Amino acid sequence: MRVDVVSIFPDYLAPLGLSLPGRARDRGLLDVHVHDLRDWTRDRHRTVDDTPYGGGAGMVMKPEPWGEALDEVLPAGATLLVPTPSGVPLTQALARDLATRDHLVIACGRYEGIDQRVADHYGADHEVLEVSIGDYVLNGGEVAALVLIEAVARLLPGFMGNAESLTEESHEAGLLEYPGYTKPATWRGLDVPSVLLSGDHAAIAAWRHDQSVRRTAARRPDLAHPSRAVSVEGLAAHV
Ligand SMILES: N#Cc1c(-c2ccc3ccn(Cc4ccccn4)c3c2)n[nH]c1N
Repeated sequence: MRVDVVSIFPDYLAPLGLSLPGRARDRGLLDVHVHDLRDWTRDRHRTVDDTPYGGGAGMVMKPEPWGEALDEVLPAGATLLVPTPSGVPLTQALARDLATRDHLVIACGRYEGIDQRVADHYGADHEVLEVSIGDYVLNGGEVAALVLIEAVARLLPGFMGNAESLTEESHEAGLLEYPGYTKPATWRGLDVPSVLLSGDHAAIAAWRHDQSVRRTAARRPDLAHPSRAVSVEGLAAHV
């Protein structure tokens, strides 16, 4: 998989050389290229933003630099990802879907976002996904790009040494992961659940599934019963 990232803060993507994505790159599974949007500006001030039509606070990113950049960086058949607070939620299912792509291009906005015509223009000939990594507001798309790349890279065939671990992870089966324990068997007076020391693999599997079900019901009722998604008011009641 090739991933191109366009940003006015390319250095923000430096962590891509570390850890998970770095390992994927070393194995030839992931080829990441980061670009500075200002390289496609034409004025001496390298302007990328302007005031919003219709008024309102903040600035919007101009379409022209994005058009020049994506005309060069987004080839036919590539998927354009545009992180935004108003995007579709990034889920494990979406990450799995994106991991089947050959080429992702991530447009990292700043200010109040990118002129909508950019996504609309490229949507005519490309798959364009406006995606959100969570229900909170960041200052730009770079952190989301790091999250997207890590969530996808780890699903690439051959990346994770133990592919089995991917199937047991949180969210893979619509359940949260069971609690994990390792040595020592007793730590500060706290014992590892005895079933995990029993060697009874059927009992261990049953206990782990039960723990996942209980955790999911308690912490993520929206996953347990999508119709019971907790409202903001409901969350306040849990604090
Ligand atoms: N993914 C994702 C995001 C973002 C995100 C992504 C890209 C941009 C580009 C600019 N801003 C600031 C901003 C603030 C207010 C309204 C619009 N835009 C971004 C925020 N925030 N939260 C998420 N889950």
